[in-house]
Amino acid sequence: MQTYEFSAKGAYLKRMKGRNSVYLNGVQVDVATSPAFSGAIGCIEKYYDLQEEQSDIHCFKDGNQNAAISLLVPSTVEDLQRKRKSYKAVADISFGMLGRTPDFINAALATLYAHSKQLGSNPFANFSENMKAYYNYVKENNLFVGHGAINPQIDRSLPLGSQINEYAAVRIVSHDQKGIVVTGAKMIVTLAPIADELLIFNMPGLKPGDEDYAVSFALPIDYPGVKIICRKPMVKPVYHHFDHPLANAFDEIDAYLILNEVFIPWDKVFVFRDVDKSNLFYDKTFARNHTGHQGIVRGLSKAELLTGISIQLAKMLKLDGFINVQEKLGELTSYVELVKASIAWSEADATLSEEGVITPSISAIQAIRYNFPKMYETMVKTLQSLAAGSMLSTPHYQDFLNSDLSDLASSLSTGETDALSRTKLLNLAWDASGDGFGQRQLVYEFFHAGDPMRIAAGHFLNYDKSNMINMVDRVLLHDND
Ligand SMILES: Cc1cc2nc3c(=O)[nH]c(=O)nc-3n(C[C@H](O)[C@H](O)[C@H](O)COP(=O)(O)OP(=O)(O)OC[C@H]3O[C@@H](n4cnc5c(N)ncnc54)[C@H](O)[C@@H]3O)c2cc1C
Repeated sequence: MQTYEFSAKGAYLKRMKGRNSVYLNGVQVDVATSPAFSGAIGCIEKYYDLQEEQSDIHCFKDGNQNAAISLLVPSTVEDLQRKRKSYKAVADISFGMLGRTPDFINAALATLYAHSKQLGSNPFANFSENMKAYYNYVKENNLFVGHGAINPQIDRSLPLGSQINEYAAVRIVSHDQKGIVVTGAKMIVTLAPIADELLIFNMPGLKPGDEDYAVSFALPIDYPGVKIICRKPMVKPVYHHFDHPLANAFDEIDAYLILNEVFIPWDKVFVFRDVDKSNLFYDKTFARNHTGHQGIVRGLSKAELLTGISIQLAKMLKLDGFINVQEKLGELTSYVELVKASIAWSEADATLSEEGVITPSISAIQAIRYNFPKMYETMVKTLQSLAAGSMLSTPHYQDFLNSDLSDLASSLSTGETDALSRTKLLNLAWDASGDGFGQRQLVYEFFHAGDPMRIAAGHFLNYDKSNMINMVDRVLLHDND
């Protein structure tokens, strides 16, 4: 097994070099040098920098060694709060625009490690021990693990076991004493082009008959047979940062994953042909709770940025004295507080698992996850309503350098805000709310945690409704004492 030094930035960059599984715009690319990845790579470098510069916040002591705090197995609410502090600082690097930073899957790995007993064993492998060893491997080498859980939308009306397209999911095609061979695809693996490894698993919902698909394993990005095909990048290298302040810095590239007869050694396998184990992988180990905790903290950064942009726009355009605009802005600031309250409640209402892991409340997490996309959409709409036509008539950076257009400087100034600053803020508004980057972010907020319809239905089904039902019964009985 290859080992890396704990640190950080330099080691991470080295690992990105010479990768041969990533395709962008039809060609194989070197992610370390392609401009499409430089913004996201820069953010991951900053993630590692934080561990060196503020190790008290971003690391915990594992024996004498520092390890990423996101990998801490939390046993108290204070541990959750410690982790939250780090999640927030990591999210602030990209203002919440990068959703799948290393702390996301690390949060899952910590709880998978602690609850690995549930994974069991078979004659070929001890899956529980595999998960523990994998956690230690990621911890000691300070790796960046992405994930692929969702299968491609090929035919959602059929169970996996009845799919005809062999890429409708990841399927076990054979196995022997050394390991398993898998073929198939995963629909979307965000940041995979610049991750070290991927954790491949399924969300719950597999049925008897889906055994060939009931698999989970760790996948180093460059294993033979792996292809990572990037979506078209939002990065616009021909534009100055001035024109696209978000897209050029924070495009969290998404990708499609294809596996062709990829060999996975047994020690990297966590679930093998076992529908029950596949179905318990994400929920019964509380991975959903811990990734959800990281996710809602990350959402807070984004809510703060979008609210801040609207406030600044209203101020600059002298709209903030109007009561209707104040109401709109108050709606956004109240959303920020609701997100904070949900995070705090998910921690305060945490429960201890049988293995002694403190587990943030899934009711609190799913409640805000269901509502956050709608709040975020309102943030986008508010921003669009304030900047309206202005953000669609901003000149290019170079226009300000052309002496023929010297009148731009006076015509676009508000008096208090000069033309360059005004245009810069409007460009930020457009990047956040309108352009491809902003629209991708909106779709991300709606779907990254699963279809909102399922989140709400699951909330209703799993919620402890006894008190409410009891109240209704009491009213009907006139028994109000
Ligand atoms: C930008 C972005 C980044 C993402 N990054 C990652 C990542 O890194 N790794 C990862 O694993 N996943 C990632 N996801 C995937 C995400 O988790 C899924 O998109 C999400 O869980 C929704 O699942 P789905 O796309 O399969 O939708 P589906 O469940 O297929 O739903 C699509 C539509 O079909 C309807 N539908 C489907 N089945 C039924 C049914 N049985 N009954 C009724 N209606 C149905 C739904 O209501 C919905 O309208 C990402 C998603 C986005 C948008």
